[in-house]
Amino acid sequence: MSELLNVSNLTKVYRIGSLIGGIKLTAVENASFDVNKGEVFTLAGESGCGKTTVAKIILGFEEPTSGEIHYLGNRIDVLKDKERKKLFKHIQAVFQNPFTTFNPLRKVDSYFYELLRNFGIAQDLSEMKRIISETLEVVGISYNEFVDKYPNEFSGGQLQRISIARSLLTRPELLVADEPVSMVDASLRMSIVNLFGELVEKFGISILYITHDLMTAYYLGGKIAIMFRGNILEMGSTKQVLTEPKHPYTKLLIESIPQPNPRKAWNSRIKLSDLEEVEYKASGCKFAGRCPFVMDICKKEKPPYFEVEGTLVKCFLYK
Ligand SMILES: Nc1ncnc2c1ncn2[C@@H]1O[C@H](COP(=O)(O)OP(=O)(O)OP(=O)(O)O)[C@@H](O)[C@H]1O
Repeated sequence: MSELLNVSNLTKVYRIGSLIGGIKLTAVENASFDVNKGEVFTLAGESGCGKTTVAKIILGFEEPTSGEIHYLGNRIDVLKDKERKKLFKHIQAVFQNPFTTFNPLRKVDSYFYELLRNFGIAQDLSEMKRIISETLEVVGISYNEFVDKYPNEFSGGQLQRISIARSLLTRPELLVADEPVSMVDASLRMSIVNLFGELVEKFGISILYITHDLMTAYYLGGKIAIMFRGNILEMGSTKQVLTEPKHPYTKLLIESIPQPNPRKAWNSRIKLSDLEEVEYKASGCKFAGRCPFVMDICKKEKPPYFEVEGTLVKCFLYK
């Protein structure tokens, strides 16, 4: 499989609190991974591990502190606004809450026509309508049930399908989907996950799937990276990592699947718990304070990656 997106040594440091008494928080620390064409790559981990920060940097909403991102071999983390906009033809985002994706006072179809116009994708209105109908068909919505309606006239599940259709209008090669099913009714969740699976299989789209939910990650397959306090602790085939976890943190995560906080917005105010602060500041392994297998070296040195049965594991147990 050929490489589409390459993330290399990505680091993002935030300063939290006042300039004098505040602390520096490394939300993402030297994260490196590739997303191949026609592949699902999942970034998983509990709330606050850094997944969304990675997505924001890839989408150009945040600047990295260091590291590089390449798309089809071209560096994209340094793009200026104009070039960044062109890139959105190829990389599109699907967000957690479709009701905040669309303005409640604006008809949903206007977003579709606007996007097609902005990218000069269709010549006239009838061609736009044809493209919109075909794209809606992919997500299982008919043009007639969609046209001329405001967001609140749809259910959450329908509106998330519509927001996925919108992201497909430009025929992108990569979708960055940040917790796309966590606000959808549990009964409809799998149908949306299935839809992502179909996009990969039928259209060869790649998906960077960001989730706390290991069940849906398992279902989508592909590759997975498990994050904790900004670090990727384990990375490999999703099936293998989730059925034969190597890192003590992955094992713990599988046993105790955490819940996300649906009220947390992308720009909500940040306050760290004491435990989080200690873990972020740890100079060795960030998980050492909670690891049942902790050794002296874990508290002093950052573990490198060891390759174990094709999986990369950042843990001294595999030295
Ligand atoms: N703008 C910001 N300023 C300061 N700290 C931030 C900022 N954005 C995120 N953080 C911190 O960076 C860390 C990683 O946050 P991030 O949102 O990437 O995690 P996440 O894994 O996506 O969590 P969630 O699933 O809850 O969205 C958290 O400790 C968070 O508090």
